[in-house]
Formats: sequence, structure tokens, C-alpha cells
Amino acid sequence: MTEEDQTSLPIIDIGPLLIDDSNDNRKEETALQIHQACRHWGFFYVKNHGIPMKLQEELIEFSRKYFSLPLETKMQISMNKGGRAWRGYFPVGNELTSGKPDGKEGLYFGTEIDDDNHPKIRNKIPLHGRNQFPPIGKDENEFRHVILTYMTTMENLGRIIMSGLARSLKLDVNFFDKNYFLNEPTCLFRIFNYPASFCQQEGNQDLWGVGEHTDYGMLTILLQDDIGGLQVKINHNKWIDAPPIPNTFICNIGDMLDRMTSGYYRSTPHRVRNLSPSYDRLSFPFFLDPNWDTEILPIPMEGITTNEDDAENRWDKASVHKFSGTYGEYLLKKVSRVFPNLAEEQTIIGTNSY
Ligand SMILES: O=C(O)CCC(=O)C(=O)O
Ligand SMILES: [Fe+2]
Repeated sequence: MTEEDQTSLPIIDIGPLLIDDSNDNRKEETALQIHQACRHWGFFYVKNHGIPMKLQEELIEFSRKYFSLPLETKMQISMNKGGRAWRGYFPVGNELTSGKPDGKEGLYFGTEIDDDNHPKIRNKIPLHGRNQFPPIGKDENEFRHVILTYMTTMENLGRIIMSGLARSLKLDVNFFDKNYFLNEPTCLFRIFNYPASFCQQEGNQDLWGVGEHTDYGMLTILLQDDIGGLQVKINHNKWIDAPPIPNTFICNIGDMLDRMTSGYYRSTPHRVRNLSPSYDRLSFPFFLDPNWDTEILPIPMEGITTNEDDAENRWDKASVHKFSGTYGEYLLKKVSRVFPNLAEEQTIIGTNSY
């Protein structure tokens, strides 16, 4: 099948990766499917992932309750109250993914660090710290508990998928843990609400819920509700839909994996537009990224033809193969650019060097 013929993303049964048995054949079969998906698409669905339906439903239900609150109530946990951790709520239009305001509002979370003596806090490292949780649920901690449980569950799932991805590259199954996560991956979690009919409104016709972009890190695991609107660019000008499929997650590889594999696995551009005239769309991307302090060096790819020549064709014209430094430095510059106002407040505006 040529790429032109393909109109839907593959669905991979990752059940074998979850089972700890000595028979590796089924794991290798899953790894082969991951290999094909990453080579052709950079995107795939996973099923048989083991994440309880109840947890997914609670997350969706509490989020819907929160976003339906009046703006001034939501602003009580706005991102600029979250200080250097850059956590909390941002209203529609505040994030500029591809230089233009996005038609979405959202909540930003990361690994919860509430110990002021933690080295990252003492050293005033941005994007680390306490979360701001919406006071939703029977008691004020109920949504908090669901979010933290979901994040832990996603981190575990992400590591399992990365073990399959390591197999798919003929690497040791713990390769990414040992070399890039170092027991402390950078985990970011976002909850987005794309208001109904935003992009159809007067003056908004050329805006997107999220404009074309690639993800910064290694692996994104996305839960979406049943509205749809995610589109994936499968070659230079062809976009296909990535519709919701019950009890699956969508995975996609980010720029760091593109860089580590010297372009063998590409990070694929995607974008979102909620076309529903009457229903808001919820989505829940979880980002499993390298350790903050790790330098992202390419993996030796023996016997594989790689391709680092990407800048000209990329959505941002910036090569992921030409920066030097740690993942934290890379991420900070990227995030500063999509939230310029916040970056100015924190005086951590990034340069345009990559
Ligand atoms: O909302 C979605 O479906 C995708 C969001 C996304 O692409 C992102 O946050 O990077
Ligand atoms: Fe994305």
C-alpha cells in the first residue's frame, strides 16, 4: 500500500507489552507494528492499554464541569497565579501555537512538587512546582485525585509504549529509561476545551483550535472525547482525520524522538478544529518527555539510513537536529514562544536560535 492509499491511522494492540512473560514473540510482533506506524505516520492508536474506563470517564466529567464555570471562577487558578511553574488555567486565545491565537482554553499540569527544598524549586527552575487544581467534586480534592492518578497511570503506560518503541529500533527494552528518562521523565499534562463554533465565528475563519505544530518531546498520549477534530499531516500537503475511537488512545512521536533517531522516526504535524456547531470538544494530551537535565544526543543508528534534512519542510522551519543543550533548555524556549506574555512576566523569553 502506498502512502497515498492510506486514509486511516493504524490501531495497535499493545496488550502483549503489558504482560510480563518470557515469550517475546508477541512483544516483537507489536514492536514491528510500532515500527511501521512510526516510519509511515508518526501517529498510531493503541488498544488493550489497561487504563480503566472509569478513570477516563471521571476525567472527562470533572473537566466538563470545570469548563462550564463562569470565566471569573476559572480565572481563580489562572496560569499567571501559578508563578514560575506555569501551571493552571488559560482562557481562549491566550496560547499562540503557530503564531496565531488558538481557539481553545485549557489547564496545564505537570509532576506535582510540593517540597520547597526540592533542588528544582531551590534553584528556581521554571516549569516545576505545585499544580493549581480546580476545586471540583464532592470535596475539593476529588478532581485533584483523578488528575494525579491519571498522570501516574499515563507515565506508566508511556514507559511501556517506549519499551515497545525501543524494541522497534532493536534497542534494549530499557534503553529510553536508562538514557533519557533517568527515572525522572519530564511529564506534562494538559486538558483542553475547544468551544463549539469558535472557528466559524466572524473574523476567526483562518484560526484553528490548535494550529499546525509538532510536539516538542518524545511521546504524546492523547485521550479525546467523542466530538473529533484532530487532523494529521501525512505528507507535505495531505491531511487526514484522527477521529475518536472508543477506549483507545492516540500516540504520536515528538521532536526529541525525531532528533534522537536522526529523522528515522519523524515527528508529524497535526492541528485541531472543532467543527461542531453546538458541542465543545475536550482533549487530554499527556507528554512523556526526556529528563529535564539530559542532553539530547542522537542514538547510534547502525545500518539505518537516517535523514536530518528537515528544516525547510517543517512547520516552524527550525531543525530539531541542530540545537545543542539539555531538554529543559529546548522546552523552555519553545514554551516561551507560545506564551509570550507569561514568559515576559517571568523574564525567561527564549531566543529564536532553534
Ligand atoms: O487536542 C488535541 O487533539 C491535540 C492537542 C495537541 O496537539 C497538543 O496539545 O499538542
Ligand atoms: Fe500536539
